[in-house]
Amino acid sequence: MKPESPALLRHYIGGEFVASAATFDNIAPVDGRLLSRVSEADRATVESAVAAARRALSGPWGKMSVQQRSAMLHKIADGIEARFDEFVAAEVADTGRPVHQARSLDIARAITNFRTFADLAACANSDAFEMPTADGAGALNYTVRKPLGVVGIISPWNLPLLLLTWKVAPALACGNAVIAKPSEESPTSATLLAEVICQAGVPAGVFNLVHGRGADSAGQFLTQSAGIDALTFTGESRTGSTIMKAVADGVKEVSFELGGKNAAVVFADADFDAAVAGVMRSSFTNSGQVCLCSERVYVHRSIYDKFVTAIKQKVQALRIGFPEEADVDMGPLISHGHRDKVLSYYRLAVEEGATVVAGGGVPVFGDARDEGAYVQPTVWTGLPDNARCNTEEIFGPVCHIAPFDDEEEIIARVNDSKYGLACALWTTNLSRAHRVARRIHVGLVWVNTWYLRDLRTPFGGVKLSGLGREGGRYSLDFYSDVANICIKL
Ligand SMILES: NC(=O)c1ccc[n+]([C@@H]2O[C@H](COP(=O)([O-])OP(=O)(O)OC[C@H]3O[C@@H](n4cnc5c(N)ncnc54)[C@H](O)[C@@H]3O)[C@@H](O)[C@H]2O)c1
Ligand SMILES: O=C/C=C/C=C(\O)C(=O)O
Repeated sequence: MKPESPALLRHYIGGEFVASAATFDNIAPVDGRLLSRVSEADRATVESAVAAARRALSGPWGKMSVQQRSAMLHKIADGIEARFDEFVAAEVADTGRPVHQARSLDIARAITNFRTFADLAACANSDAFEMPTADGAGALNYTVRKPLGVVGIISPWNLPLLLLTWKVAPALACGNAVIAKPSEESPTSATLLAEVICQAGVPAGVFNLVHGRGADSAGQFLTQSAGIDALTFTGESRTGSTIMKAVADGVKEVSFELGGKNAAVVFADADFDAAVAGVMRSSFTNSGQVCLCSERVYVHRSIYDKFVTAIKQKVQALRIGFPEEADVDMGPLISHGHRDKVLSYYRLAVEEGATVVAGGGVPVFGDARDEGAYVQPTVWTGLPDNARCNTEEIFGPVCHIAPFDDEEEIIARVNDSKYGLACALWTTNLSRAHRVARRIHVGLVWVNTWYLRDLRTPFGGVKLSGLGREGGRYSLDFYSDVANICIKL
């Protein structure tokens, strides 16, 4: 029996699913098997998607009210709900994450993203300012929101559908037409999304999907297209820098969600058990492949030894398994290539003088997972703050735990980073919580929790962690051109 040939994932352009002659393999990180072949867009294919988006703006989509667009977004959310299990299976196949995470986080948030921005856009108000004039008649100013136009969206592999829809939903809610380029590591859920959008009756060309890699491939071609009006990107800081150069000549609007080297700080007055559980979540969720993860953990000296012992026990008890296992805590990394990067830091840490408290290598299962991209969850101590493992983003299931003595010291140490995305503080002292939180130079601070998300709040980082904010009205502001109209009365 000839083995079934792997599926071919296609682009979605101008309302049609189209293939490219060039393809790349989509490999399962759980066991290294070939999942599908994926069409790789060349420059002409990307430009055809940009042209389709431009045409869509002068079609029925451009004439729709925000209420009609809002209804379309709810239909998309309905479509994802109707195919929920397919989306879960797609995300799990591409990334190896636990099924329970894909269900409770990734796919659930994609639905919420569409519904949130459907409602926010429909309820968005505009500004009005009455002003006096010399003749006494006065003047009225009011603002109107207009779509930016054609928006390029480039998204990463770590939370594939969550992060793709975090951009697509507000962009469509604001009346734009988009070209989305998902990561080459996670093409499947984006392809399903295109099917749902097509079935929801969104006019052809409003949403376009092109597959490919970054440099010298679809990602780069999209950033270099003269036909886009704005570019929103989530990924590594150095990629963001490259993209900024690519769009600079055209002075395109950009929104960047980039890398991080986030800290968790546990004060002596923290709820100890809550802090241990919280750091386990913030350092090991999604195998540490979340931009918000705490790779730097600082614990007050008075509870340091007790805390390290507690984390060591929890890390050694983490269940690394197949995605379908109900009680699995951790899956593989996204790819063998990324695993090589993380393992290079595992080796570097030892060279830099770290004590390996837990993990530090590759688990041996004696089954198909040995062909996957698994690593051991790892804990280090003993490194100086300026060690490369304490300054560079590793993006794996690893953290370094260091002691500190006082507030001023720890605020300075946490802020001494080229990144500035997120920080988690653990303290039961309310004054300390407010006092320290506002002095940490990041975009997002959580106190006695981590990754608790209200989608109306601003999300983004400072320094190398990003440019701009998305979330709530911040997304509406980025994905719209706001014009002021002044009427002489
Ligand atoms: N701040 C945030 O909200 C946030 C969220 C998720 C991930 N991230 C960051 O993303 C990184 C992990 O994701 P990744 O490995 O996919 O990042 P990446 O930068 O390698 O790739 C991200 C996307 O950019 C594309 N790309 C790569 N090079 C490009 C180029 N030269 N021109 C155009 N497109 C290009 C890729 O194909 C992919 O679709 C980590 O650094 C993580 O911190 C940040
Ligand atoms: O890996 C980074 C996670 C980003 C999460 C969000 O952008 C979000 O929750 O909206």
